[in-house]
Amino acid sequence: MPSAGHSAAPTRFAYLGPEGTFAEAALVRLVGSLGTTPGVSAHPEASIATALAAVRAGEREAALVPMENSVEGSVPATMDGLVVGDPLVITREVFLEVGFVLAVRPGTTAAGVRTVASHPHALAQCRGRIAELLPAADVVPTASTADAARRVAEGGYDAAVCAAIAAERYGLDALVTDLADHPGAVTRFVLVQRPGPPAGPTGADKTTITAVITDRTGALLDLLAEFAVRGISLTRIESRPTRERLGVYSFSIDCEGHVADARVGDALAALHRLCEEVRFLGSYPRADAGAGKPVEEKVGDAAFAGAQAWLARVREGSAV
Ligand SMILES: O=C(O)C(=O)Cc1ccccc1
Repeated sequence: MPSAGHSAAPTRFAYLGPEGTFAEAALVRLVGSLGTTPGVSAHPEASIATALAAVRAGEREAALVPMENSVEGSVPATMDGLVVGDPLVITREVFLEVGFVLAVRPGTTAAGVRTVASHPHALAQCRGRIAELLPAADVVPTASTADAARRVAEGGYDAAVCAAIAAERYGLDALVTDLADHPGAVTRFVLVQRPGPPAGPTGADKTTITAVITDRTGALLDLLAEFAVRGISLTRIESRPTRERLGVYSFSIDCEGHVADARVGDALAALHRLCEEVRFLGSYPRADAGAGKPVEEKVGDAAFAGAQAWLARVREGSAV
């Protein structure tokens, strides 16, 4: 029997743990949107790297990990974790508003806080407020916000920057609420799975790739032109170091559309010709405000099919 591939909703999820992370909240939202699936289980992992490894090893079907934030940008552990190692593909995206509290053991006052711990993205989003409230405190990165809360509860650090729900989960008090420097930040999480037959297009999809281009004049312009001439909008583009040498970059790109759409398939094939290396990282339903934007008629599948049919007639001599 052919595999249902990514059309079937996964049931065994890994997420960046421990309990109380934003990743867990995003997973709850995702599972809710997939419908009540019997037998769903969620497994906290110590880091983004171990969550991805659990999927690569086949221990879990899917992992939900943070990809980027509206204030702080991309999450390097996820970006790099998707590019290095056995292939993985994104099958869903989830957006979650994130708000932070400063969580302490009951009875601790601001004067008693010498160390503040959290995930680097959470610390970065609260940098100004932490400096203002706790100018002398040491700031310590941890694997996740809830990991910091757990360590505070265990006595390892004095304060954690985490979700209100994590403070509650680990028996901590919120010394300060609304800690973020820029309220209203949104984090985008992605669900990753091992490659398989992709779910079909929904009409409002995104595709993620990475492309390595050589150091030559106009190389990036050539890459971008392949999207532009086919009417494909990019929703994210950033460069990541390849770790090879300065001057060779990997571009991480999200574009509108699905690999099964003619214009997107064509553009990816063109990039394969043009770039040193292209890695397909998945086509999946988009969950942001851009969903529902109509595709221009001249770059729709029917226009591509019509053009191919015309070319076939030219080649067989029945049309010019
Ligand atoms: O550590 C967490 O709770 C995460 O899910 C990662 C994260 C950290 C900071 C903002 C958004 C997500």
